Amino acid sequence: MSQSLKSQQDGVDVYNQFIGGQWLTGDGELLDVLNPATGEVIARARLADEKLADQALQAAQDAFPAWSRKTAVERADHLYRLVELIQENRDRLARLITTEQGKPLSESDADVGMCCDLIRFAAENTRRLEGDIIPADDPDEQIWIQKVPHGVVVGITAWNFPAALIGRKLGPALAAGNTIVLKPSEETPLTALELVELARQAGIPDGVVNLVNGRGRDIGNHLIQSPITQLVSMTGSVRGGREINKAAAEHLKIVRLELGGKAPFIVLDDADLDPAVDAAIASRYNNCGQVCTCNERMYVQSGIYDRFLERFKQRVEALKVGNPLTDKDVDMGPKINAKELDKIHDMVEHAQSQGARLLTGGKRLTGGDYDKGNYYAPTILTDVDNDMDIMKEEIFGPVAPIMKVDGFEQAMAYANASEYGLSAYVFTQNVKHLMALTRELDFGEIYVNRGGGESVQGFHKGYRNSGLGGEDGKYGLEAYVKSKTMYVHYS
Ligand SMILES: NC(=O)C1=CN([C@@H]2O[C@H](COP(=O)(O)OP(=O)(O)OC[C@H]3O[C@@H](n4cnc5c(N)ncnc54)[C@H](O)[C@@H]3O)[C@@H](O)[C@H]2O)C=CC1
Ligand SMILES: O=C(O)[C@@H](O)[C@@H]1OC[C@H](O)[C@H]1O
Repeated sequence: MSQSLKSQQDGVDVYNQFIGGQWLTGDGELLDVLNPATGEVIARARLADEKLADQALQAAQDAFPAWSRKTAVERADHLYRLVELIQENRDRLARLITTEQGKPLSESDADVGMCCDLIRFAAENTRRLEGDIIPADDPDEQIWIQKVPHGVVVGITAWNFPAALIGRKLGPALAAGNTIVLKPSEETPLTALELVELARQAGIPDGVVNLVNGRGRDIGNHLIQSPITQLVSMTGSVRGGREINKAAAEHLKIVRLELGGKAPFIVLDDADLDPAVDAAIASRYNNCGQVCTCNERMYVQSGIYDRFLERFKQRVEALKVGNPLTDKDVDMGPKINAKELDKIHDMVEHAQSQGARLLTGGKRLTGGDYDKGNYYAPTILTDVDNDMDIMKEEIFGPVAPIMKVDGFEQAMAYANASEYGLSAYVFTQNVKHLMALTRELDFGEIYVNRGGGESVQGFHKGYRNSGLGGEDGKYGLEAYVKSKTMYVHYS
C-alpha cells in the first residue's frame, strides 16, 4: 500500500521504505531504532522481505533507460536540487543524526555538509565522464571508447556517517547515469530515509533512487545476488566486506568496498607539538573514535615522547563526555550500541592482560544519565608493543595506545606492519622524511602535519584489508561507468 515517509503507531514514528517513487509499508518486521545516548526507542523502521527487495531492484531497472538517457546537465540539475533541499533541512538532519547515532551536533552538521559536498562534486562532474578516440589501424576506421553507466547499483552503508555515506554512494551513481537501491545500516536508517524523501521532493524520477531496510546477511546479501544488480558499493567492516565479496564473486559482480582501518599516528622529534596534539585528539576521539580513518595507534619518537604524552593526557582527561542533545558542550557522545561498548572494554582489558598500562580511562562511564547510554571514558594505554592485539585490531572507539619509537625508520616499519592500509598520520618538519613518505609508508591516504578529514576531490582508498576500489574524486566517479569500445568503419 502506498504511504508517506512515516506514520505514527502507539505514539512512535514508523518509517516505510521507498520503491519506484512510492513509500511502501510491506509486511516486514519492525526494527526499533534507539538513541545510543539514552537507550530510548526514537522510531521504528519497517524491514524489507525478499519480495520487497526484488521490487526495489525491478523499479531501479525499469527507471534506468530513461535516467541514463538524460543529458549530463539534466542529471546534474536534479542532484543540485537535492543538495539545495538537504541544505535547507541541514539543522533538522543534523539533529536526527545525533539522535540516532550519538555524535555531537557540530559533527552531525559536518556529516550533512559532507553529504552535500559529495553529491555536489558528482553533479559538477557529470560532463567530465569523457571517453577517448583512438587511432585505428585502418585509415577508414576510428576506435571510440565510450563511458556508459553500469545499470542498477546497490549501495550498502555503515552507521558512523549516516548522511555522508549515503551521499557517497548516491551522488556518483546517479551522476554517471545509474539507478540505485540503498540499504542503510540497521543502526541508523532514519537519516537515510529522510534523505531519500528529499530526493523525491527534488523531483528525481521514480525508481532512480530506492531504499530498503534490512539486515546485512539477509536483505543485503539478497540484493547482491540478484541478477539485476550490476555493481555493489559498501562501507563497513572487514567481515561484512569479505562476505559481500564472496557472495558477489559467485555472480561475478563488480564490488567496491570501503572497510576498516588501523591508522598509525606518527610524531617525530622535530614535529610542532601543539598541532600534533590537537590532531591526535580530534583524530581519535571525534565521533567517539568511530571513523575508519581514526588515529588507532600512536608512534612517538623518544625525544618528544614525554612532552607529547603529558599534553595529550591533559587534553584527553579534559574531554567532556555526555548526551550531545541535552548538553551542547560535550566533546564526545556515546558508542553506537551496547555490543560495541562491550567490545571496546574487552579490548582494553585484553591489552592490559598482554602487558599494556592503563594511563587514564579504561572503564564504562556510570552514574546518572550515563547509566542509560553507551558511554566509555576516553582512554590511553601505554607500555604497548607492536605485537599486542590492541596495536593490530581495529578499535573503533575512544582508546589510544601509544608507543615510543627511536626514529623514522622504526616508525615506518611498525606502521606498515598491519593488515590495514587506509589512513596514516605523520608529524614532522623534516623535508627529507616528508618526501620519503610516498615510498616508505604503505597507506592509501596520508595526512602530513594535519588531522584527518578527506576532501571530496581526493581519493579515499584503502590498501590491503581496508578495501577494494576506492571512492571520491575523479577516480571514485569513474567506478560508476564502464567502458564500451566501438570500432567504427566508415568507407
Ligand atoms: N569502514 C568503516 O568506516 C566502518 C567500520 N566498521 C567496523 O565494523 C565493526 C562492526 O560494525 P557493523 O555495523 O557490524 O559493520 P557491518 O560491516 O556489519 O555493517 C555495515 C553495512 O554492511 C551490511 N552488511 C553486513 N554484512 C553484510 C553481508 N554479509 N551482506 C550484505 N550486507 C552486509 C550491514 O547491514 C550494514 O549496512 C565496527 O566495530 C568497526 O570496527 C563499522 C562501520 C564502518
Ligand atoms: O566510513 C568511514 O569511517 C569513512 O569512510 C568516513 O566516511 C566519512 C568520513 O570523512 C570518512 O573518514
